[in-house]
Amino acid sequence: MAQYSRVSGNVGLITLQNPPVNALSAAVRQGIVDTVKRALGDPEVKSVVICGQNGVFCGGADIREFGTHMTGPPLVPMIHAIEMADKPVVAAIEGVALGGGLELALGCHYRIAHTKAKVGLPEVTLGLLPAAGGTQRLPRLTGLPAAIALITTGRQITTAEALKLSIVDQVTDYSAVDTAVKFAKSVAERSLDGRRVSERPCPCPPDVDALFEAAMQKVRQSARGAIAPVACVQALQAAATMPYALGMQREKELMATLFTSGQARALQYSFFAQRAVGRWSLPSGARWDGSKPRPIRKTAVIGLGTMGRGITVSLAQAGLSVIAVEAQEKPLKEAQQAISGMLQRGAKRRGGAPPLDLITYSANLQAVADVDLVIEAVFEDVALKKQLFQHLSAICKPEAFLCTNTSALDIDLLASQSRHPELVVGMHFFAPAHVMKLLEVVHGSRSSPEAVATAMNLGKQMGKVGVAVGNCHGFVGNRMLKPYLEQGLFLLEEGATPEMVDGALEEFGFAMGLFRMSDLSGIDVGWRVRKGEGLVQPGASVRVRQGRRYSPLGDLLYEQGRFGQKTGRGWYRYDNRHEAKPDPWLNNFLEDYRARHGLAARRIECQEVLERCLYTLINEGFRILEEGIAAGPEDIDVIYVLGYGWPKHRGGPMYYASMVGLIKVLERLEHYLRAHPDVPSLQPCSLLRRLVASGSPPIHKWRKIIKKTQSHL
Ligand SMILES: CC/C=C/CC(=O)SCCNC(=O)CCNC(=O)[C@H](O)C(C)(C)COP(=O)(O)OP(=O)(O)OC[C@H]1O[C@@H](n2cnc3c(N)ncnc32)[C@H](O)[C@@H]1OP(=O)(O)O
Repeated sequence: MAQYSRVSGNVGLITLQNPPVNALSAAVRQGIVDTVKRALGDPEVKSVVICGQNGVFCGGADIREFGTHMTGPPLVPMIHAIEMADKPVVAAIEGVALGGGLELALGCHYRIAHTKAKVGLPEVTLGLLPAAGGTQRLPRLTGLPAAIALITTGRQITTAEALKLSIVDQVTDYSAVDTAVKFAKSVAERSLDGRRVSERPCPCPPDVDALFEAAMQKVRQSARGAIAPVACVQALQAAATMPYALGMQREKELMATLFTSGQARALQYSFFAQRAVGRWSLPSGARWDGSKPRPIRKTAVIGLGTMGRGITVSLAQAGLSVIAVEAQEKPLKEAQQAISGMLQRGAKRRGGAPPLDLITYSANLQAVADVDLVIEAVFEDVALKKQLFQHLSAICKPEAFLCTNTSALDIDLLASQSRHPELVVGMHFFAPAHVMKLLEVVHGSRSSPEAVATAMNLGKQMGKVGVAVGNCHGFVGNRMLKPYLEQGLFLLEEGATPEMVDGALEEFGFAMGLFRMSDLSGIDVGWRVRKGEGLVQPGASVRVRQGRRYSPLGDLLYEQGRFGQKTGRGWYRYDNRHEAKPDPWLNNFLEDYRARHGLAARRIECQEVLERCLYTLINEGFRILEEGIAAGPEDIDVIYVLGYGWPKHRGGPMYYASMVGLIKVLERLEHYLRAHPDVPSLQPCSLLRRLVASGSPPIHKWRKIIKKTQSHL
């Protein structure tokens, strides 16, 4: 809806009304068309202001309408009519003006924004492009380089930046609506010449071809296989080379392809999934809406290695005070320097002062005595962590939450070391912890709903997307990674090379294939995990461990001192620290290994790499759902997209499975199981079978069947 009133004598005020973000639903679009007509037809009205209710201008098109039969007036002619009006129309931007919301504002003759508002064209993140004239009007205001950067990334910017880029005309600390009304009165009689953005020329730099070539190369590299960023560049190219009307035509054609694409559907699924995970529930029945988080003011981080440093930075950037503890003086000093540098660089990027004063450094664990919440990030060693929990339980005030950043260890075991196991939860961050958005909040069997709610809320304050998961080895993300990595090793045994496996995964859209990832995170790290599981037998290369097929290839590399990037050698060679090059040594090593074990190398197709690596990962996802470790497929998908480099435009592993077809996933798992009966991760999970038997329902209906499956267990 849009409400109309006449204010200040002769200003028509149109207020968009569609909580929470005044999205441009059919009713809102109709409301705008009707109220604009009314304002323009009213002889008493000399100028018009468009604003949104509750301090939000507009969050763009109503994403919930996509994929439905869309009715109501379309945006393009609506915005065109505003631009062609013969009375000045002013957009009063508060909160956000995003997507169609900013496009609406760009159709107005003036834009006045509040200092705290954000603007942007984030359509690309939904698999779309700004097709209500955004790709044609924005470059006419900002120039091409800035428009390319904004539209291909979807980045939201402050109004200070928007002012510099001429996207808005004025920024105010006061009410943007009041300021806009005053301004509208002052320009009521002014000519609109030069105020209609579509009538302006698109400023073109002399090297425009080179500019677009570079832009195209950049989007192809950064968004592997994603079609929307490419279409954004093409639409901007049209703005640079065609008159406005033809550019609009091109924008429309490109949008038509994107709008119905599988990638757009996957990205929109992901948008809602990232919000749905906030509505968590526990197997006990406790839920987000019945569990109150406790306010956290003082925090502590124990252990200032890479993870601890990132967590400290993230907490301080969220405005929380942190006691940062590292037992030894020298590493403490080093950490202090590193953290200060990270905060200073962050402040440079975000603006404002670095929150250095919020952190107190200490080598003494006693310093955490009065904090509200502790996050321990010490070395991943169960004995060390157990001891630390005993100390913390004795030192901290009884109501303090004790959180562990373990990536796999048993939360219940750690909780049992504390006098208050109900206040213990896992907060599993991802490296680099001040950058990565994902947070697994792990509830043990005794964690209270209040502890989960508090950790989820703290994650939100830190700008993370928290996903509540149950306690099992590796939780959700790392547990699913295990069969995926295992298949990679088996494929090497059978004839593949690291570059071939990684090539297939990167072509699929992963930023990094599994061997490059293993080199980056460290072959020694995986070795230590396997050692903890009792799988490593130094010197031995027996291919069966704990009664199942096992590949010792990673262990053998570890024994050679090939730890990955950090040692310059791993699955690849690194002559300069980051560039992975195929290593002839490794190929010889693999040939010797196969010969020693009587394994005949065969030609392996990319399809097999994808099916074996991805379907076993997905199969583990079904087990996780069946066991209630994750409450729904969205939780798993969000974890994989935000934490494990799963290509965003493929929605996440469970969504991908639903698109490929559950029956196909099941059949291929059965096919590979016949060939490798000694690999239990190929054994299709009973939930997968049950879903197939129920006719492979769409993903949003899985929860019902999961519940039924759980009640049979
Ligand atoms: C015809 C095709 C035209 C396309 C042009 C477009 O305009 S495409 C849409 C472009 N707009 C966006 O991409 C903006 C998406 N929204 C956001 O980035 C954020 O929601 C926000 C507006 C910055 C607000 O963030 P905040 O953290 O304050 O809240 P939430 O993200 O949790 O959102 C609150 C609820 O609002 C729902 N919602 C947000 N935007 C839209 C939208 N454009 N359409 C429909 N619904 C939207 C969001 O889903 C939340 O509701 P839940 O019930 O929790 O899911």
